[in-house]
Amino acid sequence: MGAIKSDECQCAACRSLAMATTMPWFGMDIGGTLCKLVYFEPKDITPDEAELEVETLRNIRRYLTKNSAYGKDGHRDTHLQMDDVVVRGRRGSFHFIRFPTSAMGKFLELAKDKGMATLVSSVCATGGGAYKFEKNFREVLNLSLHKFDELDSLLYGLQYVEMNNPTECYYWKHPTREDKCEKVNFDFSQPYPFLLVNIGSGVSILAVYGPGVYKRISGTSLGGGTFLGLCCLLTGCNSFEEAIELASKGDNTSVDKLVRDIYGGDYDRFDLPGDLVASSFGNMNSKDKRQLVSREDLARATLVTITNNIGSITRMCALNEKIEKVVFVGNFLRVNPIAMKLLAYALDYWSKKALKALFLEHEGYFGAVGCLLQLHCSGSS
Ligand SMILES: Nc1ncnc2c1ncn2[C@@H]1O[C@H](COP(=O)(O)OP(=O)(O)OP(=O)(O)O)[C@@H](O)[C@H]1O
Ligand SMILES: CC(C)(CO)[C@@H](O)C(=O)NCCC(=O)O
Repeated sequence: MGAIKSDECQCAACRSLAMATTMPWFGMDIGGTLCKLVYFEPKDITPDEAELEVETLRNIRRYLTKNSAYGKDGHRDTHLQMDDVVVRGRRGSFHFIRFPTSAMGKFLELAKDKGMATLVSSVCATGGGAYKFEKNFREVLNLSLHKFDELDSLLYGLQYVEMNNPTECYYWKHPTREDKCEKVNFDFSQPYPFLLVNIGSGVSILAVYGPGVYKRISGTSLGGGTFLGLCCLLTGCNSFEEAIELASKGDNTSVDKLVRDIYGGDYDRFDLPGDLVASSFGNMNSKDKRQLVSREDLARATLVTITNNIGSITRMCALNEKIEKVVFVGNFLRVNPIAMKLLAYALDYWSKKALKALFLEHEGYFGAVGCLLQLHCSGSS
């Protein structure tokens, strides 16, 4: 992808400008469900800098990079770590950390204990929480927030990560064949135009025409938050991981009403096969059928319902915009190959192979990366 150079200038002027931008460098994307934190760890610290580095900064660096869990709620996705990246002339690593947005209070207290407030006076933030929690950052940490738009940041981060990681973009080959299905690397160097479908708590659909040139063409409130919320209600599960685990062992076909439940077979005239879902959850009006379904089946049916609905809206958007490449991102896709394969299959099937479903390894972190990269840009408020 164009626009963002992976090897930014390392000249003395750029380096000193970078050093003047007080470390630590963070980008935060505070969403409706999850808060994503990207931390840039400089790996090119000179002996002079090391001597000048304040102890609090060194301690924060060690705390973040030596642990992969922070308290009960914080996790570092170590498998996503990006090494040897260059930001504002400094070489280092990106670390990817997430915690539930509901734990923001605890996060602020932890950051206070670690002495964050003594190091910097502002932090880059995006997502709705950058607005919602601005007052809390000021009151607890005495920090102001450099706020950036979440969709600008998403695209900016996506461009940068894609350019710096040759294996970022992939698609699913043979998504319905358990024995043959595989992830295949996709060359995304000529990306435009593409549709970007961000599946977070809710879903935003963007049509992207060039670097930073895009419009938000659609959205739906039936997103990852809906899947998790309904799953908790229907199965009594308590986490996303548990919901996915249940869904992976379930079968939606007794919960949903299929075309064959209505026609006794295929609806040939309009090419609707008997095993197609005609009505999601359509069998659950029957008391007898309700007694036959398991928690696993209900979780699977919820996942299939939400995913197929997103696939269907996406297909209509792609058709309207005459765009063939569709990139799916957002944490709904985390540890969720079932949804990815369903989306891949649905786009393939309903578009008669005209559309291509693409996925990215750093699925939910682009907003936070984009936000970190925009530090000292004029776009903040
Ligand atoms: N550990 C987790 N805890 C909660 N939800 C998770 C987890 N892992 C994945 N998810 C899924 O990811 C979704 C949140 O995705 P994401 O972080 O991209 O969105 P968000 O920024 O919180 O939401 P929005 O952009 O709509 O404000 C959840 O609704 C859920 O479906
Ligand atoms: C409100 C946002 C943009 C917050 O990230 C997201 O949750 C979303 O796009 N929701 C769907 C809203 C709609 O119905 O278009």
